[in-house]
Amino acid sequence: MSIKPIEFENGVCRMIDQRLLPAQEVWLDYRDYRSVAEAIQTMVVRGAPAIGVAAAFGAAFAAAEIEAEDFAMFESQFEECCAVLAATRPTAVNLFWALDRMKSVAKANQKLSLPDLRQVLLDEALTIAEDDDQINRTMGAHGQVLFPDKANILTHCNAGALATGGYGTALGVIRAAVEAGKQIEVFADETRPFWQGARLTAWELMQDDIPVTVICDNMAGYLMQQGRVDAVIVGADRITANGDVANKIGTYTVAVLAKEHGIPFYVAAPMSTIDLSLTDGSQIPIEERDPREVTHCGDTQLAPDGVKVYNPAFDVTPSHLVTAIITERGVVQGDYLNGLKALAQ
Ligand SMILES: CSC[C@H]1O[C@H](OP(=O)(O)O)[C@H](O)[C@@H]1O
Repeated sequence: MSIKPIEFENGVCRMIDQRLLPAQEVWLDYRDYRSVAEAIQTMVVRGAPAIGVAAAFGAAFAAAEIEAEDFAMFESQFEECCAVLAATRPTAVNLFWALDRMKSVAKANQKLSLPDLRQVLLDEALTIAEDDDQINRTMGAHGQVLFPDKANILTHCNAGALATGGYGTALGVIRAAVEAGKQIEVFADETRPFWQGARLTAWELMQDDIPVTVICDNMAGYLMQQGRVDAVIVGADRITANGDVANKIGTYTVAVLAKEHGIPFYVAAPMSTIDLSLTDGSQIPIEERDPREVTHCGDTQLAPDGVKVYNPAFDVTPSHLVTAIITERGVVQGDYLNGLKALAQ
């Protein structure tokens, strides 16, 4: 079934509050770009593709608020609003891809009346959301052939329907394998400090009756050492031209462990996550988040007041640790520089 975390109806964008899952399913209504920006920054909505979809609706709301006598005046204000959305989180390139696409569509339709321009931009946001679901299903079909029947798959964070327009990237490949009749069992890293694995991946997979076992992040190596992991699959927030992969913190650790144990390490991501403007992962901005995410779990204090905290939300896995990159345009292995460039043609 795979949930759609973002819906749009009658001028209102509804997003499930992913901070409250799995305990509560609460949907929040959004009608303006600033509140959408806050939802992205506070991780009501999260996951690279989902962030792009949310930002697109945010930009459409911005267009609806702007009053301008000509396109130059509209464009100037529209760029300011998009800059507010762009400032929310720095790592997932899908955010910037979506905003650039909305700005390009505005420029391409600058001759339209303001009401018609607003409608075109809303239609573009709806297209971005609808396309994402199909992109994930196509990606799933490409990737599932890599999984043998009766495979135990480890995943990190949540790269599922909740992180996308629906269906998921890494979890989309898992869903596609199950839909192809394969018996797949999933081990989900809890993924501290935001717990996307324990809270979101486990919830999603149980909704679909896909067997899932939650493990602490520090258990992944022991599981591999026991021979209980056949493959690893994760999502991505930004992939550079050489195939380096920025993803949730802890992904690099899992990739090194997989290499040590001769386990394939797959990355599933749409073309909108691939940033050919960056030559390698050292250039990817890594978000650092509130120390409270580390020192507290809800109201429970886990570290002394005043302790120093380092809370990078992502890390970068070098391409030599990546067995294959799965996209909606096909699977790339080995020569990522030429392979990704060819897919992007
Ligand atoms: C297909 S989601 C990609 C990516 O986004 C997540 O980060 P966050 O939960 O902080 O938005 C995680 O890195 C996923 O793998």
